[in-house]
Formats: sequence, structure tokens, C-alpha cells
Amino acid sequence: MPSTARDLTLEHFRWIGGHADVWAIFRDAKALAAVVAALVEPFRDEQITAVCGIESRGFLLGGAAAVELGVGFVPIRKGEGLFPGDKVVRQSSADYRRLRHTLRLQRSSLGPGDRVLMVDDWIETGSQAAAVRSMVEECGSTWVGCSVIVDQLTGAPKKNAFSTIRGLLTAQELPPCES
Ligand SMILES: O=P(O)(O)OC[C@H]1O[C@H](OP(=O)(O)OP(=O)(O)O)[C@H](O)[C@@H]1O
Repeated sequence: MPSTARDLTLEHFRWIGGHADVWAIFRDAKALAAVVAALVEPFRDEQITAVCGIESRGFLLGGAAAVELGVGFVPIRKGEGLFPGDKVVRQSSADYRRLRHTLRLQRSSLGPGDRVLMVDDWIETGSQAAAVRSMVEECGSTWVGCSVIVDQLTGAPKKNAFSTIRGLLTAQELPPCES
């Protein structure tokens, strides 16, 4: 059983269609606890007031990270009409599949005093994280950073644009992609 997130490498990752599959982590209680603790560790002294996460795996990891930090969770949704009756902040982005999404955040969930951490399973283009940052800042809140399990941006020329993203592992540290 892994005791730290770095022990996960060989046991818990697979590649599917060139993308990291992390679902096995969720089934392993010790692995899940180690990953959630590692995701929030660099941000424990950052006075985080809210953790946000994009559906679907960002909901699971973000909710757990929020509990770990003792703060609330802010959902980012992809569908229209999922926050009925609420004022919604929207931002569109194109993800790693080149699919355009409109991400949505409840306007009432964040305010000027908030310091926000985003948590997700992996980052590839960083497009969705950038969209979330933009929405957080539109609410007048402070974007502290984004914590992910797998950082596939590392080494990419655009890395500097996403310097607030921290990954537990880079794609190069995972088992090789099966052909
Ligand atoms: O860096 P990007 O290119 O923006 O892509 C990263 C996003 O893609 C994945 O989510 P996905 O849309 O596959 O949703 P899922 O959690 O429902 O699988 C991942 O969980 C990130 O949210």
C-alpha cells in the first residue's frame, strides 16, 4: 500500500488513448488519502478559504481536499441550467480533445475575501484551469493556484503561463503509454 503520493506511480495509473487514467486511486483508501493530503500540502499556509473543482473528477478530489483544509467546496459545472435560479459566471475553453466547453460557477459562491485553490486529477493543455482562474478573478477573489495529480504540461513551452499549477507527478514519471 502506498504511504505517499509518489509511491503511486506503478500501481495506480494507466494510459487510455494517450490520457492518464487515475480511477484506480479512488478505489484504494490509503492511496486516496495520500493523494488528497499531498494535493493540499503545498497550500496549507496559504489561507485558502475555498477549494473549487470541475466536474466530474474535480468534484471528488476537490471535495476531499476541501475537507482536508477545513474549507468549503465550489463546484464548476459544464452544463447549462445546473445552477437553477442563481446568477452564473461563465467562461468558455477548449480542452485537450479540442472540444469547447462553457464552464459555469455560481456567482454567490465566491467574493472578494476568498483565496481559492483549484484541485483536479490532471492537466493537459491547462485550458480549463485558465478558464476557472478567470472566473474566480471575475468574482473578485484571489486565485492561489491549481493542484493536480498528473501535470502533463511540464516541459511544454506554455508552462510559464501556468506557473501556479502544481502536479504531484509529471507524465514522464508514469508507466509508459501502451501502444
Ligand atoms: O488541461 P485541459 O486540457 O483543460 O484538460 C484537463 C481537464 O480534462 C479532464 O477532465 P475531463 O474534461 O476529461 O472530465 P472528467 O473529469 O469528467 O473526465 C481533467 O479532469 C481536467 O479537468
